[in-house]
Amino acid sequence: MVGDKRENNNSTIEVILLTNGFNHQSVPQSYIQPLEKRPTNPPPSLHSAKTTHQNTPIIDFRDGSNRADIIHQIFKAIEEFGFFQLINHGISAEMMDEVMSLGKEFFEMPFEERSKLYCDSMETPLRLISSVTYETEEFHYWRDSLRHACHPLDEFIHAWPLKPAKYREVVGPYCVKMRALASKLMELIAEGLGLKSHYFDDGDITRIQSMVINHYPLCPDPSLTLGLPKHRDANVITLLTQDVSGLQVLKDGEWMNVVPLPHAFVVLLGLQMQVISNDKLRSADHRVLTNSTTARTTITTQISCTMECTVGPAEELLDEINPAKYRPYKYQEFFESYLAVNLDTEEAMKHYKLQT
Ligand SMILES: O=C(O)CCC(=O)C(=O)O
Ligand SMILES: [Fe+2]
Repeated sequence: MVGDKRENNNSTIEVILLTNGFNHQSVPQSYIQPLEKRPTNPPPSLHSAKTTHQNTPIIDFRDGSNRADIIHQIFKAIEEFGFFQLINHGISAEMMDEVMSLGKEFFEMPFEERSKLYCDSMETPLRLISSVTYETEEFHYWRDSLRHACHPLDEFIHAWPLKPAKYREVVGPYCVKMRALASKLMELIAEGLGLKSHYFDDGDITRIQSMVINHYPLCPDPSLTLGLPKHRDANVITLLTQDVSGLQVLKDGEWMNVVPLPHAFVVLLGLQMQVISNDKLRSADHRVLTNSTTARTTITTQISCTMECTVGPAEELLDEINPAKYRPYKYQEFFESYLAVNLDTEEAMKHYKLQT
């Protein structure tokens, strides 16, 4: 049972959350993935492994690194792996630990406390939801998430949770720092593409900043479920922190485990970055596995376009040899079509790709 009722101004809404105070003894039928989508390769070891560094591209922002060299490393990592892990990025380990603890604490609070925040409308600046597109998807995913707008902070912080008590005090400054870090990354990417450094600072393309706390509770049978389906992020860029394995990226047709590196950010480019770069950069397919021994929490910062923003390949990158690979569109149109196909990226992109 994952649903419960909540009274709200005389109307009753059904609160669908996996973290509903019950331990799941078996996987409900609607969460069992079809055979071809189930995880097949052996599950990753759950915590940081000695082998972490072997295959994962790491970008080190330590002071003194050469700018051109860092840009080269970023582009190489994206070309080969579709993602990288960022270390020495300037966000303190203490701050990251505090935010992660608050995220975990939130999902450990009594169901009655959290269910007040449950909301399935896209319009609200704070939402607690389950799975991905619960109403329309055929199979559900083993994830609850709390998501809220963050920028400008003054506009949104009043809508954030009041509990845990330190939430606003800790997460507010964290979000400000995360925006600066994302901007730094986007400056390097702009320069690497041959665009002006501040290309992504220009208003609508990156105005929206959201924080999403994903929570994947213990799953009685991880071989039947997924925390998230194969997808690419619809946004411009995602920075993710994880303490337990579960994230996988598709590399050369195989699912690769992204084993946690302590206090690193996993950086994934979103589909809007792919479009703006006219496919010079790519957004990687990724998915999430569940596990039966350790509940997993991840904190993501997502930078997105406003719904009104017109997105298309940057004019500066186009010429006769490099024609546009996508038609311009309004982000709202893109986002709605992406949700309508339940994050099936290939299907969603068909509407925007040009025959070249
Ligand atoms: O929690 C994770 O590891 C991945 C989350 C993710 O892919 C997303 O929120 O889009
Ligand atoms: Fe994602």
